Amino acid sequence: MFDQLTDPALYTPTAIYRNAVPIISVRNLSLYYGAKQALRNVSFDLYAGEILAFIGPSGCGKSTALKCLNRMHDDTPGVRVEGEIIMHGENIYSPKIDPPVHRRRFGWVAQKPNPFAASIYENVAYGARIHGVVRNRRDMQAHVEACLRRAHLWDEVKDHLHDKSGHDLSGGQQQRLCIARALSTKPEVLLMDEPTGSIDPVATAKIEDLMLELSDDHAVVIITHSMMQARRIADRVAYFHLGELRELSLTADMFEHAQESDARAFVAGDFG
Ligand SMILES: Nc1ncnc2c1ncn2[C@@H]1O[C@H](COP(=O)(O)OP(=O)(O)OP(=O)(O)O)[C@@H](O)[C@H]1O
Repeated sequence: MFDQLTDPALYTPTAIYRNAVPIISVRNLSLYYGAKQALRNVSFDLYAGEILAFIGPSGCGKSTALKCLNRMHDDTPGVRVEGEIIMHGENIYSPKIDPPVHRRRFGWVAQKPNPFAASIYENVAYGARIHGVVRNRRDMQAHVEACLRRAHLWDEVKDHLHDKSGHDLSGGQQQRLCIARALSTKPEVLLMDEPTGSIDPVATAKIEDLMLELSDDHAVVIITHSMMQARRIADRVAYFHLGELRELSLTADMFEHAQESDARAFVAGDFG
């Protein structure tokens, strides 16, 4: 569908070895907030089973790029998007795409855990119910349990599914509940915007383990300000700078010999 990109950095050995077809292909994506251009000709592929980390200095466009994938900007006034995002052979901005159906392919995890003010059970069941993923009550119970087990939270909450609110949990537990909630609609892709940015190191380690497990059957895109975290969990790393995707490399390549000078300086900690 596309001309091959000329920049080999976007076709890393990971992809070549897997001989895989990307789940998502982003091509020449530009985004404007009114007159302000926040993304400039961004192109990359996302593959099943990988963790792709977005890194870069504050304000370089990481969140903007992440939100494009599930069309989270649709309701932001003054936003204009150019370029293409192809998922399953279809441009996600085509009129044929139903935005709510498209969004269901994604699970979203925010920096600050944001469970609903509802029971633990309802936090997980709600999305599955409104999207028709599970229809009857018995199946829902099994589904809620499976999502909580997958998020490594079941043992800690199984006796309080209905009498504790999501807000009664610790920060790390709340974030795992939000991951269970994100899983409840059976997404293909998990989008995580600094998911460990507001929790302690022990809780962070649990969530990192979880992300690695979840990448077995989801593509995961994570924004992180922690270079250590990107090194620990990412398969590939995308370096953004002033709205441009300057380099996309295998994680070891990015940290050991980034090609682009700003990327090299950033991962070395020369600026932030
Ligand atoms: N809703 C908005 N309206 C106007 N400008 C915005 C909006 N959201 C983001 N921006 C601007 O777009 C640019 C990119 O922002 P974005 O949040 O994508 O960066 P980021 O790399 O995720 O930053 P951070 O690491 O600080 O979260 C910034 O200059 C930001 O001020």
